[in-house]
Formats: sequence, C-alpha cells, structure tokens
Amino acid sequence: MSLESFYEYIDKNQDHYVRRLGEAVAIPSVSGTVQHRPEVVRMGHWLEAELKRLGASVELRHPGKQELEGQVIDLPPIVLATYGNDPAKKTVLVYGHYDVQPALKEDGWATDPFTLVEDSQGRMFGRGSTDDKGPVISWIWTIEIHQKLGLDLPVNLKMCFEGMEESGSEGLDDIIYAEADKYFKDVDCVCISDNYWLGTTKPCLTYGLRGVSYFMLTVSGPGKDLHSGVFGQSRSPADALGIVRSTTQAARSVPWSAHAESSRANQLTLALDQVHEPMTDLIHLMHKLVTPEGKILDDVAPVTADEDKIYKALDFKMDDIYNAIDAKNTIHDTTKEVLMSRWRFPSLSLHGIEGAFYSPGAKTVIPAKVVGKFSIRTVPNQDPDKITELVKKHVEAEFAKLGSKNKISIECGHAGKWWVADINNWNYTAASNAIQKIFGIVPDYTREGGSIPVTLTFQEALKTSVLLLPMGRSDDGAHSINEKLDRSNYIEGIKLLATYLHEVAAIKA
Ligand SMILES: C[C@H](N)C(=O)N[C@@H](Cc1c[nH]cn1)C(=O)O
Ligand SMILES: [Zn+2]
Ligand SMILES: [Zn+2]
Repeated sequence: MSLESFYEYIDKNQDHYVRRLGEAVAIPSVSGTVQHRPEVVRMGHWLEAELKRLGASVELRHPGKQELEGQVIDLPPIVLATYGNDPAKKTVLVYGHYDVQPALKEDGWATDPFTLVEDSQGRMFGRGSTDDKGPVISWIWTIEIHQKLGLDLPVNLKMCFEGMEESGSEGLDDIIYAEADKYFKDVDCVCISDNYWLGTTKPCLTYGLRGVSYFMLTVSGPGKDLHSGVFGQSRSPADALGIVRSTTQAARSVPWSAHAESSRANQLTLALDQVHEPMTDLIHLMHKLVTPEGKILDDVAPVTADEDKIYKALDFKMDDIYNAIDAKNTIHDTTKEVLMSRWRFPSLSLHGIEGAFYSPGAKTVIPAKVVGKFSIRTVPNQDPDKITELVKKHVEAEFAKLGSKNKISIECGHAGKWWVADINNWNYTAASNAIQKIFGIVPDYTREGGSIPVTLTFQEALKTSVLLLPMGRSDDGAHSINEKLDRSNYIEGIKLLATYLHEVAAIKA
C-alpha cells in the first residue's frame, strides 16, 4: 500500500502535531521526585485518553508502591493498549516512556523547560521533547492519521508506555513476565524509539545498550547540621593541601578496580579534633571511585577483530561529539576511541550530592548527612550483582582507611543489564527498508551508551527481536539543559514509524 497520502497529510498538518507535542511537554512528568508524581500520573491519563479517543482498548496497570524521599507513594500506571486484533496480521509491540528527567529554568535553560519553544531553525526545545514524549506520541499519531485517511493499519499494534523509565522502571519487569503469555502473547517483534542518531544527519538502527547500576552512598554523623566555625575540622590549610595532592597523585596511577594504594588519608583523620564532617568523608570516597582516566575493567568482553572494523565505516566525526557537548574536552581524540568508550566499555559518573549546601550565598554549615549519587554504565559481560558487590567492598575498604566515626551505607538504587541484539533479524530489515524509503539512505547500525533496562526484559521474556529505531539527533541534549527535538526529525520520524509498520507487514518472516 502506498503511504503517499500519509506523508502529504503529515506535511500539511505539521503545526497541529507540533502543538500536540507542546501539550505533552507542558505536563512536568518528572518520575524522580515526590512532588511531581501527580504530574506523571496525569501524563499517563493523557495518553490513555488519546488512545481511547482513537478506539484502542486501554488498560492501566498499577505496579504498586515505592519509597521515595522517605515517603511511600504509588508508582505511576503502566499504559497497556491494543489497536487491532486480526489474527492474519503480525503484532508489533511498541514501548516508550512518558516520564522525564528533572528540569529547572535555573539549571541554565534558555526558556521554560515545560513550554515547547521552537526557534528559527526548527529546533523545538522542551523537557521530554526527544526523550521520550515526541516518539511516544508519534505512535499515536500514526494510528490517528491512518484513521483520518481511511488507510488500513497492516499490523496489530500493542503499546506499553511506562512512567518510571528515568527512575529504574520499577514494577515493569514483573508485569512483563506475568503477562508474557497473556497480554504480550502474540507479539511478533518489538520496536522502541527512545534513543538518538549517532550524528545530526544520518538515521541509524540501534542494536545495543549499556546497562546502568545507580548507587546512593550515604554518610551521616552529627545529629544535626552544625556551625563550621564552632565545630569544623581542626587542621592547618597546609596539611589539607598536602593530603589532597598525595591522594590525587596516587589515584592517577591505578585503575578503579585495583585501588589498594595507601594514601596519606589517615593523616587527615588523625589531625581532627572536633567532628568528622560527613561531606569530607563523602568527597574522599567519591574521589576514590574513579581514576582521572576512568578505567573500570572487570569482566569486559575483549574487542574482536571483526568488531574493530565497524567503527571505521560509521558516519561519525569528532565534530559531532564536540557539537553535542558544546566543548572540546573529550578524553579521546579519535572517533573510534570515543565510540568504543560509549558503546562497549563501562563508565562511572558522579551525579550529585543530596544534603549539600548548593544555594547562592555563603552559608557556613556542616551538613549532618549527605548522599552521594553515582552510576556505572555496564557492558558485556559484566554482571550487575557482581558490580554492586565490588562497589560495596571498595567503598567500605576506603572508608575503613579513614578511621572516621561517621556512618556510611551504600545501596544500589536500581540496576538494569546491558543488551545486544541480532541485526540479521527481519525486524531490522523491515526498519532498514523503512529508513531507505523515508531518507533515501542505508542506515548505520549503532550501539548506544545509555540504558533502557526493559529492552533486555522484552527480548528474554517474549523471546522475540527487539529493535531500537531512534527519532532524535545526537545533539538533542536529552537529560541536559535545552533538550530539543528538531521539527524535521519529528515529522520525518512520524513517517518513519508508520512506514516501519508497513514494512513489518510486508516482510516475509
Ligand atoms: C536512552 C534512554 N532514553 C535513557 O535516557 N535512559 C536512561 C535510563 C535511566 C536509568 N537510570 C536513570 N535513567 C539513561 O540511560 O540514563
Ligand atoms: Zn532519558
Ligand atoms: Zn528515554
């Protein structure tokens, strides 16, 4: 069936669909805070209403409760929807998430993060525009436009939209395993649009993701916040500088997993005569997590000769990464090294410290309790349980060296495993055909440095092919300030998703 009328329709009605994206962006569905939880639920209901309006059968699954910020609150609903139930057609399961990362104007956004603002180059700025509201609602517009034009949707569509992806997908795995032989029974393939092109001009298909293990390291000591003039650590600035210099030099020479160096850190604690400051201990421990070169090497699969070749063939330049990060401060200077670091080697990032004083002004406080947050992106063949065990041992050993009277606790908040797929599956061929029809180009096959834990769950629970079909560009700034989706990526992306469904229907499986 020709989709020319579909393409014409979306081209003519672009502004309408941009406005609809604006509606979705305006709901601040941040899954990581208690304060925003009602907005996440509102976003789930917004999707439910849109799907019902189009005649899909929709169920909201309530995965239970979670503890957050010391409160027990309901997890947002998982939206399960079915459109079409013809046994003669293939069934495609699409997944996406309707929650977003936190965003505050004060973080440095040029415009209000929850108001979609388009600039003269067609860049549509707003939290969730590319990650992942634009792609999620595009599946819905695909159904809507077929209906408006009287076109047959040639596959049965099952949809699974969750509101907790940015916070560990809590509750989702259990539902998928429980429903594998029920709601998800007849699924022939899975498609997820929740990642990005490698660069800014060439579409790609993605067959691998890193895993993520997210840690919270709590250091607590005094019963309340204290005055630093009255209770501060007593040691001379010269001593302090000496200690900082020696620990930094030691860290530089050894990989993370082999941190057995005996620094002069004990001198620091011996020099104390008032309270052990939780923040000082925490900063020390966080510093000990990674070397400046960032080497974490346990259980990493070796690079094969075949793999070595794929990096040369990709359409990716150092300028793509410089543009994406707005700087030239990459550790590596070749595209091959950059991509290997992103795709197939692990990384550790320090994200923030809860309880630290961060407001403007100069408050001279000693915070009583601080929580350091960091995550490790994991790769084949790392095991999340082993990583957690290693991290705990390492942090506890480093803390013991400090001789501090503070208390620590370290927890893995959530962990999702890495995923690699078989690109020879017909699901990938169908998507490649669709890209060639819309963009007139053969796509690159890429892996992604980010994580979508449910990808592996679908692959294992449903025993079917999972494909990542990205809509946005590498410079979209997901999770960052000024997140955007280009209008052309959105509009061509809607065409691509529709065409993919037709190619799945057409292909001999
Ligand atoms: C790639 C996907 N769009 C994404 O952003 N995933 C998140 C998942 C996550 C895990 N913990 C918190 N968020 C990511 O890779 O950070
Ligand atoms: Zn994200
Ligand atoms: Zn996402």
